[in-house]
Amino acid sequence: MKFALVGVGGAGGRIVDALRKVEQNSDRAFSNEQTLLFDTTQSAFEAYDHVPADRHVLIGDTHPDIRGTGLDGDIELGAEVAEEDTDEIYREFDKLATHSVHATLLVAGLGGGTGGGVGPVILEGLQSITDNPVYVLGILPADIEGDQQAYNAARSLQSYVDLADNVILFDNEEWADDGGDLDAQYPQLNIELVTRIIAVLGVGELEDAPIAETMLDPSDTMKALDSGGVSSLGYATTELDRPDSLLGKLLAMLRSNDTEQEITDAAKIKDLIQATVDSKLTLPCSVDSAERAMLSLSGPPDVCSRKGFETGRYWLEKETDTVQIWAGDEPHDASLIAASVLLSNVTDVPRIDEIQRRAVAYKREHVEDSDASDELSAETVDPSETAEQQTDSPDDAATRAGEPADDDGEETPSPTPDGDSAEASGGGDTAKTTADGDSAEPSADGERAVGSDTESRVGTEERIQDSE
Ligand SMILES: Nc1nc2c(ncn2[C@@H]2O[C@H](COP(=O)(O)OP(=O)(O)OP(=O)(O)O)[C@@H](O)[C@H]2O)c(=O)[nH]1
Repeated sequence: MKFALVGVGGAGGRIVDALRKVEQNSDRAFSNEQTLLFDTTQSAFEAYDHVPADRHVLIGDTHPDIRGTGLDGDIELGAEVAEEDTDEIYREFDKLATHSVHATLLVAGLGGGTGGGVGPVILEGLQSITDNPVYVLGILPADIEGDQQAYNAARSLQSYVDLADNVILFDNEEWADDGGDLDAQYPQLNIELVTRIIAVLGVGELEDAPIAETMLDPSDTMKALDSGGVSSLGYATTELDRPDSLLGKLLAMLRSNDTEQEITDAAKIKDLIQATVDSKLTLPCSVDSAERAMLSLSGPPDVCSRKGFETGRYWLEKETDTVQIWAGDEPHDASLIAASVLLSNVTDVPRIDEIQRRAVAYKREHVEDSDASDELSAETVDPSETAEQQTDSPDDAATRAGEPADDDGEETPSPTPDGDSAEASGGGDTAKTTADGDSAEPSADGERAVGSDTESRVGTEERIQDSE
């Protein structure tokens, strides 16, 4: 599947740059060179070697409180400057040939002022310019970063889930070493993340790959992601002990017809598939809370045992407790076999609960006692709402992230790209979810309606209020 990549803030820029670096050095065309990086910090762009300068967009540079120096975690200010610079943001979207890709992936650190505040406004804009899905890759802050980052993450996650077609999460707390300097660990964390993203979302994009026995195509990935909500990725590899010489390879191929060898290969593949879920996921979660899953196996065809693949797939079906699994193989000549899993719309995620608890504590201590308490109290849903109240007409405000209340106090559904509250997407057989997580209609292939509990999963602000 091919993606336009849109990075927002420092994390977004670094991760998109890392994705492009891997893409440029591999035979997987993942982005079709469709990239844009938005930031409020001028100096951030200097670090990017793999996204050309004409795709670097500085916003908020005329704002007296920013002037290219970043937001220092202020998501309200982030939403405000993004709203002020909306025209420029839309002009920059013209550089993205969204028709040449299947979907857009917006990448951002949810704890940052730019990633958490500017990001949802950009996401809403992207949804309005393309009929293809727009997914988010969001980074959750580590605990040592502090309560403000948790608060930002809880608030922006709500907006992202409401507006995106799916939000894939990566948890810095799970992946960073305790006690180490977090900034110094980013390059390594980003390699881990990018490897998983390319393995899962880039499936089917290998150039000159042999024909797969069961091919996954972009519509399969879209169906798996079409549940909405938040998702997690798993990945595992096993090195192949293979001879390099042609004769050695021939002998290995002959051996693969041997019954004993077949049993060993099958067991190896099944174990590998199990390891994708049993090892560290990008977002720790209960696997059986996933609504949908996608499995892919990639490696030399002579060692990717069909029997092992089918047994592994069956195991995953039982483990996730869902029959909505798309699975396929990707044969290619490599020195390892890799298995990857997408767990879509996971609902049991202790880490999100933890971040929400910290957000409640932070709000009590800092937000409600601050000068901005009137603005930020009961009606506050997300950062962009603050800016709407200052700059928008009521009609515009009704379409902003976080869903401001109607006159009657009820929430309105999230708009789909054409402004309707819900419709079947351009892919033909996927169903858009509304802001409250209900599916507009079942997908055309007869699968059940999706996303019914999205709001209860990440209804952050509501939860913040309930907890109080
Ligand atoms: N995994 C990973 N996480 C990062 C990286 N950079 C930042 N983060 C995370 O993202 C959060 C936001 O950091 P930035 O993206 O630098 O912040 P920003 O969105 O630019 O916002 P401001 O600095 O407030 O303008 C941090 O709190 C970290 O949790 C990165 O390169 N990799």
